[in-house]
Amino acid sequence: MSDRPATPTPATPTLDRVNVPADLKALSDTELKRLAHELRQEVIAAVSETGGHLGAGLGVVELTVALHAVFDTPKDRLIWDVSHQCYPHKILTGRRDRMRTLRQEKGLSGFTKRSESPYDPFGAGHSSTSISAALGFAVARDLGGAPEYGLGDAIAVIGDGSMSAGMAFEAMNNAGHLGKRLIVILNDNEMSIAPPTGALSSYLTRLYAGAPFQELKAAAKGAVSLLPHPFQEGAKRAKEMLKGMTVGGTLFEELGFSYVGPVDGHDMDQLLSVLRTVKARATGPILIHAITKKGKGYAPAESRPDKGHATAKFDVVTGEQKKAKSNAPSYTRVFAEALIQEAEQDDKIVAVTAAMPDGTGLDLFAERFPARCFDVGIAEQHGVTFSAGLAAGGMKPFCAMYSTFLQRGYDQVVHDVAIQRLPVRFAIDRAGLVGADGATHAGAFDIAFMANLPGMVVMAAADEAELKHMVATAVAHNDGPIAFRYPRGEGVGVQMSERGEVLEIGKGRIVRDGTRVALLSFGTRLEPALKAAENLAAKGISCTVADARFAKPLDHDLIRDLAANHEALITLEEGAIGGFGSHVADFLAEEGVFDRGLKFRSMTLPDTFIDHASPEAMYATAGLNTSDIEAKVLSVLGVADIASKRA
Ligand SMILES: Cc1ncc(C[n+]2csc(CCOP(=O)(O)OP(=O)(O)O)c2C)c(N)n1
Ligand SMILES: CC(=O)[C@@H](O)[C@H](O)COP(=O)(O)O
Ligand SMILES: [Mg+2]
Repeated sequence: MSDRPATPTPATPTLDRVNVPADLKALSDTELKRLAHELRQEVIAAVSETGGHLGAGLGVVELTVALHAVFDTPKDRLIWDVSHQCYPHKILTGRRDRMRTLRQEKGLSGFTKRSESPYDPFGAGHSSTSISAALGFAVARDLGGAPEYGLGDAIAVIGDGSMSAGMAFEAMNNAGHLGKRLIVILNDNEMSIAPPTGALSSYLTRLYAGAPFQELKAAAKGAVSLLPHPFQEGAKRAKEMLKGMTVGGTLFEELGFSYVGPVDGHDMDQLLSVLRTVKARATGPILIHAITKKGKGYAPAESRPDKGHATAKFDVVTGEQKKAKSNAPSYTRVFAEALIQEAEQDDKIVAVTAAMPDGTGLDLFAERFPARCFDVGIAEQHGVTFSAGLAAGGMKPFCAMYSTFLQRGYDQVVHDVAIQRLPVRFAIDRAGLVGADGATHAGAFDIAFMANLPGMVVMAAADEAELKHMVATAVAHNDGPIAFRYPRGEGVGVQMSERGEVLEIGKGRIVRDGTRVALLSFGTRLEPALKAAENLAAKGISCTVADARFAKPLDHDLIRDLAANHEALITLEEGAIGGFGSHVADFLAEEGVFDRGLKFRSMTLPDTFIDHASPEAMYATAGLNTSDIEAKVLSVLGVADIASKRA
């Protein structure tokens, strides 16, 4: 589109004239600039009401407008890496009116989601998948896949943090070899969630900080004549600009990509010109290196890009976040403080995070022990094997990862840690349902995938005091790998001991004595189990409540005892089917207890992916609340709930 003059004083905001990306085709370049300005304000206003990922989206406002203005989505497949930066994209793709439902039950997802919109060709939440997916689209297109893929382009937008992951390089290696037309936009804001670490980050900085690369002369050569008339002005500008850019010998070119950049990712003229030229001329894989600023255009997010990465609801004027008052320390903080306390006594303790220093609390550990804390970048696979190496080398590594991200390092857990019986300590944060981030981030599977490994010790903390004990236990356990899981958010507010106690491996504890039903909880469901037992006592049903502490090894004596002395046994866990309850069921079956008539039930997460909602709503969907436990007890006993029937 030519840069024809915009309507002098727009009667309506430009954003109001855009419902879907096709509407951008009617706008002049000047109007697109105005649109970007309004879009930024709209993102800020919406996120101030919902909370969510703010900084990344603000950094790609111009890029989003330019991409949708130049390309033809949804025919062209635009794939956002992680997709936490997709809010401006959602606004431009028919979802503006639902932005205030973002990350809430039945509302818009905070990420791209195929089921939500045809403009989201690929869902995400975890990082570094976009180039692989885009390459898949490109190959499907060229092989005549489904007709809707037609002749469209495949465009991946990936951040500098996400580019550090092995998977991004696996994809580039494959793409460079296949040579298909594929567009990768490297959105380089020199930030991950925390400031990025690693040699790649330094390399990218050198690329635009005047390192002596060959000047690009060829990229725009001939492009003008190839373009249709209305595009020629823009292409001429691109040619002029491209003259000053660097090219030749970049890592990307060595991998078979054409490299275009660096481009100022907030300069609409540059972006439009480059994208138009690339659209017209690209033949093989091409990487456009766009330099942006995280939080761009909103001072509170720009000045603290780490804090502005994700935010609670906030006051737009002051930037102040509206957080609920906390009643107890977060599990993350308890873990970090307990580990620091242990590390003060034991200089072999080291800690590893994969780009989540704040999220795992290891920022606190790093402040205290900078030389003993390693942020390996978004590289969970490496993080796990690096920890295995540290353990083999005589250190006591704590590999702190969110449950959901540890999934990516699973082969390394099996092959490098478990088979070699190396004493890596896995601190598994965000285990269980996580609320607004939804299914991509739920820590649903770690009990199952850790407890099935021979020699792995698996613990779950029922409260923050237990977590402190489990940190101490993990320090003391040097015979093989050990894992402990704990949830997102605050503890339950229990009294904490001054120091963590070393727990006996494979031993649980009775928390409440009863006679008729045994509730055997692994981890966070202990509190609702105790409440359920209290309520059931009022109905004349006496329950024992036990905290298993260990899913592996199981406390056989405890389980035998509970089975022998109760009419029914119910296991509870915040994890998918195949975890703790399955191990208990297996054991009981082998013991022949079912043949003797024990009534057994296992309460787990259901066999579905649970969408984003408040944690309470997610527990209700999962059927793991106090009332669900009560109902399960009544049903297993075949007792009608007179009270709820009356209601
Ligand atoms: C596999 C995986 N590990 C960790 C994360 C957590 N995470 C989400 S966004 C992010 C930073 C991404 O940085 P970058 O790609 O540069 O995007 P930016 O936020 O700077 O726009 C991280 C570490 C994740 N989503 N996926
Ligand atoms: C997009 C992403 O993966 C992270 O930003 C994640 O949302 C952080 O989750 P927490 O808020 O639980 O740290
Ligand atoms: Mg970044």
